[in-house]
Amino acid sequence: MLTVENLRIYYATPVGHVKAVDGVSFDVREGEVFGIAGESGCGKSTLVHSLILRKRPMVHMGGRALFKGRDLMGLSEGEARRIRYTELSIIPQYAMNALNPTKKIRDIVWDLAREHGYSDREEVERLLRERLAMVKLSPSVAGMYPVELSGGMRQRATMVVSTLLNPDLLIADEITSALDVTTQRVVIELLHHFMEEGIVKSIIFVTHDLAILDKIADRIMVMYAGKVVEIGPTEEIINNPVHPYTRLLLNSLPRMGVQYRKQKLKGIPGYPISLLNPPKGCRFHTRCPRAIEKCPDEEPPLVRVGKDHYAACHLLGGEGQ
Ligand SMILES: Nc1ncnc2c1ncn2[C@@H]1O[C@H](COP(=O)(O)OP(=O)(O)OP(=O)(O)O)[C@@H](O)[C@H]1O
Repeated sequence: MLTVENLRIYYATPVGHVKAVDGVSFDVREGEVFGIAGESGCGKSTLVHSLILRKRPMVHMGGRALFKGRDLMGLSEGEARRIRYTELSIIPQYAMNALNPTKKIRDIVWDLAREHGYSDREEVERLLRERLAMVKLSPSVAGMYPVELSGGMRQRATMVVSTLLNPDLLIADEITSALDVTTQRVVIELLHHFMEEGIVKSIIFVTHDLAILDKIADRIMVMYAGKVVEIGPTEEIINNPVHPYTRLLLNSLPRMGVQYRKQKLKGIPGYPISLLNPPKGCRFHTRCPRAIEKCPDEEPPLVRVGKDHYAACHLLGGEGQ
């Protein structure tokens, strides 16, 4: 579905390039929920937004993102607009406030459908009613302005808009972060429902919270400072993490399965590094409790550590993927 190869996305600033995504490779398979995790500032949002639209100061410095055979990095703005919502769609980080406040939900949806070639308003109304029911919103929501809806209702309305035209790949960027646990569960169930109904074929779910990915993702990629540190099946990442950063990230979680509940919670030592001048070698070495001599000098390659499970750490040895 999506193959990202050595992607580098920087921000051009007056004091230099912020290396937000720096040589990231992964693939998203058809039928899976692919989780991306990491602390705030590690480049998760930059990565997923660069797939949809790159606006200055965001700069594509290298690498490819092949989606259904086309390189997303090479699309013109018009081409990108054409596949947005129909093939590739995003539920943005601030989904509750993403809808145009001056338009009723039905007009937002109609504008979107018309832009993508629909001409029968009745058909679009029918589709909207069907989708509102799916996310448990009353048909009367169609005639309301976003401000008339509660935060949770607005979020569900945004989910309807993002998935209305059955995109193959749906990106959900930190959509559960501001929600209470019950609402988080509803959102996760809805995403599963979208997959089961064939409305979307695959999902990229971005969050800083590994506990949520444990519930929703088939595979997880953990990022640190613009790099991939570990990637593998959810089971493996949660129960058998091998990278020191992934282990610390799991240890810092308040809500996890039994195996973590007995452990004392620990924060990750130190602070995230600056991506303007990231350190040489392994980017995590400045905070890593297990760093060895070569960590500050050599960048560790991503090596296979199990079935479909890879990590980038000198402690693991290996020759690369
Ligand atoms: N417009 C910008 N100009 C310069 N630097 C930016 C810009 N937007 C983001 N960055 C920097 O890029 C890096 C990655 O940010 P990004 O938002 O992608 O991280 P994130 O992991 O999604 O974090 P969060 O969950 O807090 O959004 C950070 O160092 C951030 O400060």
